Amino acid sequence: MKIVIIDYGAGNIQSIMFAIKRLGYKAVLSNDAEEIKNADKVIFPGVGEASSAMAKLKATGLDKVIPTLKQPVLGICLGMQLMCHSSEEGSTEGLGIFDLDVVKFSNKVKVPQIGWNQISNLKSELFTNIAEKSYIYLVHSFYAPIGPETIASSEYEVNYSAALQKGNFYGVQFHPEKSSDVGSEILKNFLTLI
Ligand SMILES: NC(=O)CC[C@H](N)C(=O)O
Repeated sequence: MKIVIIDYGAGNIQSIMFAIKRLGYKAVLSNDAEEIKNADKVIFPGVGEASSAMAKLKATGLDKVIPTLKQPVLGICLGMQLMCHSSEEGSTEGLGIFDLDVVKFSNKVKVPQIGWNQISNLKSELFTNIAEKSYIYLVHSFYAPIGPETIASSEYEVNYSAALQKGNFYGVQFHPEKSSDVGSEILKNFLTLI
């Protein structure tokens, strides 16, 4: 199975590579459109500030490629946010895969949310064998609200989308590569999707 992690200069690549290796799979890093199109599974990572990450993605031209992919694609953290319609962080447009606008938590809560929280209302094969209220690890100040594409929610000041799905496109706000056994199981569920 060919697993490609998109390399656009804004991703927490190593920890994801290591988490995939721990599951017995090998992933390659690439920013080559043809290699990404021909992959069996694609992971779209992301850490940092949304507008600069989007600029880096546009510099590779992959902003035009990702929305056309037909195989399972998993956006992680900022990767999921960039798959949305827009983000308030740097007032950037997103890829428009998920029809949601990413917004900032208010100053009523400490941001970024850094640490463990629980996920609920789990839908989708991405959460096979994952119990309601399982703990996952997050680092974020912005979030995607609840919408029709929400397949898991979490609570931090507001109830927000911890995961999204639209067809072959999946996104998780949390870091499965940093979420211990639950995160490994979710990554394994993604990697074994048909
Ligand atoms: N860990 C991150 O890169 C966070 C993504 C985004 N900048 C946010 O604060 O929500």
